[in-house]
Amino acid sequence: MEPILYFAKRLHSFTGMKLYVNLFGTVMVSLLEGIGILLLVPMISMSGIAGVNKEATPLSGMIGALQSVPKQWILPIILVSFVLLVIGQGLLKRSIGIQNVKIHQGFVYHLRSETYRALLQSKWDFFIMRRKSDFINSLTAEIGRVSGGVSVSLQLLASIIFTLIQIGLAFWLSPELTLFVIVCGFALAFLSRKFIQRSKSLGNLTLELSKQYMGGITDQLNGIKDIKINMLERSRLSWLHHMNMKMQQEHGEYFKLKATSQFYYQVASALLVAAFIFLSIQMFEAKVEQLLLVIIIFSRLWPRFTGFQSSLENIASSIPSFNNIIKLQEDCKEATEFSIAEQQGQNVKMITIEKSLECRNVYFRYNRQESQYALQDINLHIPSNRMTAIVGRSGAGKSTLIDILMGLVMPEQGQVIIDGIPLTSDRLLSLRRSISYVPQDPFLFNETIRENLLMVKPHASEKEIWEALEFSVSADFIRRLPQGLDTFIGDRGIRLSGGERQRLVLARAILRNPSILVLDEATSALDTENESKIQEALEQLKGKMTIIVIAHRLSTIRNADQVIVIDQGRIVQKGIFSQLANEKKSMLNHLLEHQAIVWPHASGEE
Ligand SMILES: Nc1ncnc2c1ncn2[C@@H]1O[C@H](COP(=O)(O)OP(=O)(O)OP(=O)(O)O)[C@@H](O)[C@H]1O
Repeated sequence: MEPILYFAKRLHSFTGMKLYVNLFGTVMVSLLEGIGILLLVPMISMSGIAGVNKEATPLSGMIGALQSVPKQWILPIILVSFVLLVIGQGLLKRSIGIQNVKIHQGFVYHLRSETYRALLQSKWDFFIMRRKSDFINSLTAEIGRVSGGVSVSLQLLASIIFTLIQIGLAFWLSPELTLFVIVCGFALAFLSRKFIQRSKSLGNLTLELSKQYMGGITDQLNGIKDIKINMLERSRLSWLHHMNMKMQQEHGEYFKLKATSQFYYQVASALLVAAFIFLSIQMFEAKVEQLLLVIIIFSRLWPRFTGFQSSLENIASSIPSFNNIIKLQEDCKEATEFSIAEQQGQNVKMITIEKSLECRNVYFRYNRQESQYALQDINLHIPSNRMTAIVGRSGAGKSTLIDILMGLVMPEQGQVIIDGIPLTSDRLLSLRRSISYVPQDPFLFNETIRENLLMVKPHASEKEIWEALEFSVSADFIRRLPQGLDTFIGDRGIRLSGGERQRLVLARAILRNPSILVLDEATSALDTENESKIQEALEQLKGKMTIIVIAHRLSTIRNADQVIVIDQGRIVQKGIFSQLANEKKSMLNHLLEHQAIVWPHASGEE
């Protein structure tokens, strides 16, 4: 029951008074319904179905009072009161229903945005260790299940209040009969515990299957091109059939469980009603009108008892989803980097590097349980307003090094130092604000070109936008588009070529006017003409910003002020390009040979 209490608390803190007003309304509805039932006594008396004893029910006094009213008016008075009661009750029920939906929806939106906020505030390494599809699943399917659970919980709460009031009424009419029914009700609830436990374990299975399905579908849709090229359609479809079978089986199990529990309830109800009538007549010698009213009350309550059972099963099956969301929020909290409010704060100033950015004795492992380091013993000095190139074979540790320099991941040992001051979490935001980063696989949102650019600088002028586009050699191709800057570029920029996407992301990086520009293979998809134009533009930036470039195409880094060569997570060479290229049997020399670049002294001959 812990997760339900947890969410009840969250619901309480989210809705405040509204929840209590609604609960009070539910109490009123139940009371009105009770009065409606009690009105049946004078109706029965009028109809002559049963002779009503004056002391038979608490409302019997009313019958006495009605005897002073002219006889022809009694029935219309009773009927009009009955209709008015029903109308009042209906109106109240309607507004409570609307309020309940508002509370439920508001709470679910709140939960969703709280979870997404927690996720956005988490550190980068929190994401690299987990599957993206698990997050998608939590924010879609699991929140949906939680929403269902919250809705059922609210209904259950209303139902419990209604039942308690009706039981109170029944108790007033006949304590013995009521106690008898309640004892039977508890006995049934005790016997049905196993259905609720089973529902919970089926809920766990639903969560697992849902994760697997979401993970598989996301992976496959991301790799649809590979699926087509490698003709994997058939195998993917059979994966889906397999998943479908498992999900179908699990759904079948759940509904079988529900149907079985309903069946037991029905049988138990029939036995109970028979026993109830037998005992009330034989043992309790109940009066006709008491018996009739208690039967009416319980015949209306019994479906609710059945409803309790079904609601509890529903809630139990959504508990694993509740747990999943709670766990995700807690994990995110532990991995919080900084809050969004802090990020928007006025005192987050851009860092202008005056002298240098350094790494001192940096070690880093992706998995601390394994012995393999992605970076080891990194000592490095990046001078401000110069261009530093990082090169090395694939998997050498280049991207990891820039993640460390950007403060995306923290070194296991050692420090990143900016102008002599170690980088700590309180300067992380300022560092982030100072950096523009163009990754290997540039990301664009499914919006227009303009919106993609303004995302990083919402108030940029038209002039600034076009300057950034000129810099990245994108202005011409954008001018040629019929809608120009207002062209929609599709999912992840799919309507643009790889090179166009790279240039646009470069323009976005420049528009932000950073003090550090990090380019990770940022021009790899460009033709040599466009690439050399960008090289020229980057040359112009020297002296204005600190540029860090990762490049596989070594011809593009000849003009770098410093080259750092990494191999197997260690720095193996550093210095200026011409000097390193001339070092015999060096890594850079080796890389140059593999790219068939003839450097004047690459062979080591003076
Ligand atoms: N998310 C990760 N989890 C575990 N290991 C990782 C992760 N990312 C990278 N690695 C490992 O860390 C090492 C360095 O990877 P990194 O991406 O920094 O290399 P790189 O030099 O940038 O390679 P490339 O030029 O191919 O992009 C590799 O051995 C890689 O397998």
